[in-house]
Amino acid sequence: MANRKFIVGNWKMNGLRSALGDIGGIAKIAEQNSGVDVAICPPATLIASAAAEFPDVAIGAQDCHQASSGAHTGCLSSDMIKEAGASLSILGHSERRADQHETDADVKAKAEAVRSAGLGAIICVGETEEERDAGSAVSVVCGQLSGSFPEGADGDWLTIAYEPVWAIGTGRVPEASDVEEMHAAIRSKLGELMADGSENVRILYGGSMNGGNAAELLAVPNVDGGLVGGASLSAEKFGPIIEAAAAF
Ligand SMILES: O=C[C@H](O)COP(=O)(O)O
Repeated sequence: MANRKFIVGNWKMNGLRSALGDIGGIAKIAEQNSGVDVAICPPATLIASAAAEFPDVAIGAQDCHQASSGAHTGCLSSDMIKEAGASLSILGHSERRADQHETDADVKAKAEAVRSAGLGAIICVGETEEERDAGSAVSVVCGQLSGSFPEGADGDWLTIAYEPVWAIGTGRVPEASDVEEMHAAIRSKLGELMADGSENVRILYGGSMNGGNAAELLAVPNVDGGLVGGASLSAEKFGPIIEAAAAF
C-alpha cells in the first residue's frame, strides 16, 4: 500500500454547492490516474452531496468529535460523518490545534473514534517557524506524533501528514533535505509506536504544494503523498498534482 501515492485535498472553509462541479472534475482526473489514491475533504456541508454524486472518489471530513454522541453543540461524530458518506477524516490540523485549542490527547481520542467507525484517519503534525528556528522541529513533531497516536494502531487505516505550520498557505516550502529528514524521523517513530505494519502507514507532506513543486516533493524518500489546501480547490490546479503523483 505504501507504494501508492495518496493525494488529499483539504478544502478547509471553502466551497458552497456551486463548487460540487470542481469535485466532479477532480474525480474525473482521479479516475484517469488510477495508480494514485485521491481524496477530497470538503466542508462538512458538502460531504453527503459529494459522496452521492461522485462515488468513485473518496470523500473525507476535516474533523470529527471523539464522543459518539452527546451535548457537543456544533460537532459531528464519526458515525455522523460516515453516514454522510465520508470514508476518512483529517484530524489535528494545525489550524484546529491553534483555533480550537486541540491537544495531542484530543487528536488521539478522535483517531480512536474514527477507527471505531471503520474510517481512515489522517493525523496532522508540524512545527512552527519558531520551533524550526530553535532547532527543535524534529523533537516537536515526534512528540506530537507520540501524543496523538491511537492505541494499538495497525497500518491499514492510518495516514500521517507532516505540515510545517510556516509553509501552510504561504508559498514557502522547506528544502527537500529538511522534508527528507522529517519524514525519516516520522517513519522511525512509527516503527517505535507500532508493533508491526509501520511501513504501510503513508506519510504525506503538506504546505504550499502545487503543480509546480509536487514532483520534487513527492520524490523525497518517505513522502508518500500530499495534503493540499489552496491548490486543491479546482480541478485545474489539483489535476497536475495528481498527475505528478501518477508518475511514481
Ligand atoms: O491541509 C492542507 C494544508 O494546510 C496545506 O495548505 P496549503 O496547500 O494551502 O498550503
